[in-house]
Amino acid sequence: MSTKSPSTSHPSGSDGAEGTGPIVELRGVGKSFGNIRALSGIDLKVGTGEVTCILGDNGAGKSTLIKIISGLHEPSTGEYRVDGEPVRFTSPREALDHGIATVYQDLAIVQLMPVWRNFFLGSELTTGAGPLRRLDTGRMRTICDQELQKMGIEVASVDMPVQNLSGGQKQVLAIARAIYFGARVLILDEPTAALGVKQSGVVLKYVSAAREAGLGVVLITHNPHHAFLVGDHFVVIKLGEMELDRPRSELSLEHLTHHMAGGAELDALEHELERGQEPEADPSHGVGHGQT
Ligand SMILES: Nc1ncnc2c1ncn2[C@@H]1O[C@H](COP(=O)(O)OP(=O)(O)OP(=O)(O)O)[C@@H](O)[C@H]1O
Repeated sequence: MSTKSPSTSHPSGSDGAEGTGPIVELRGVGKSFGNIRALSGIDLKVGTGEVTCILGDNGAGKSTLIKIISGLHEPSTGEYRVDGEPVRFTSPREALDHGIATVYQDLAIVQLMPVWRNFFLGSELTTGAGPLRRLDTGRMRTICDQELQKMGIEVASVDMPVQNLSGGQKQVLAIARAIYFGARVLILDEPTAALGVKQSGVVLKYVSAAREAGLGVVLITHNPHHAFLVGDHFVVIKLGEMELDRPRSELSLEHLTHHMAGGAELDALEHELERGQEPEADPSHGVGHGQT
C-alpha cells in the first residue's frame, strides 16, 4: 500500500454538517474521579472543516477529555452539546450515532486479518437471509478498495494482512474507515506518537484531507510541530485546566512550543538563572556568586 496526495473530495458515508454553529461544544466541562479533579472549566468548539489541536503534558487530562467527547465518560460538571443540543452520552455507540468517531492510538485492528476485513470490522456486510445469510466478501472488498482510493490511498491488494502496512498507513486506514462509516467529528488520539518523521507526515496529510472533506477534527498530541502543521485552533491543557486557547491567526509555532515546554515556569527559571549569574551588589547579603 502506498499513499499519494489525498483526494479532497468528500468520501461517501457522510456529508459533513453544513450548519454555521459548532458540531461539538463543551461549556465549562469538568471531570472528577473521587477526590481527583482530572479536568475543570474546559470550553471547546469543534466546527465543520477545522482541526482543533489539544496539547498537554502527561497527566494533563487529554485522555479524560477524549473520553468525555467520545461518550466513555460523562462530565461531572458543565455542558456537552452536539449540533447545539445538550447531550448526555452513556456509551461511545451514542456518540458514534451522532457522527463522533474516535481513533485510538492502539487502533481497533486485527493484524492478521486482511485490509478489507479490518475496514468493515464490527460492521460486516452480509448477503442472503436466514440460514443462508453469509458475509458479502465481494462487496466489502470492492467498497474498501474504492474508499481507500477516494482518500488517495493505494493498496496493492485489500486482501493483504494489515500487519504488512506501516504504522502511518494503519492510522490512515482507521481514519478512512471512520469517515466511511459517517464520522462528522474525528477524534485522533496521538496518531503520530509512535511514528517517525515520514510516517507522521503521511498521517498529517490525511488529517488535512479529512478537514478538506468537511470533517471537524480533534487532534490530541504532545508535539507542537505536528499540531502547527495542520491545526486551525490550539488548546493547551495543564493540570486539567485550559492554559491556552487560541486560533492559528493569534499564535506562532514558537509561542505554542514555549507553552508546551512549560512557558511561565521556564521564564521564571531563566530569570532566576540570569540573576544567579549577576555579581552580588552587596556581598554581605546571602551567598556570594562566583566566589568560593
Ligand atoms: N479513571 C480514573 N480514576 C482516577 N484518576 C484518573 C482516572 N483517569 C484519569 N485520572 C487522573 O486524571 C488526570 C488526567 O489524566 P489523563 O489520563 O486524562 O491525562 P493525559 O493528559 O491523557 O496523560 P497522558 O498523556 O499521560 O496519557 C491524572 O492525574 C490521572 O491520574
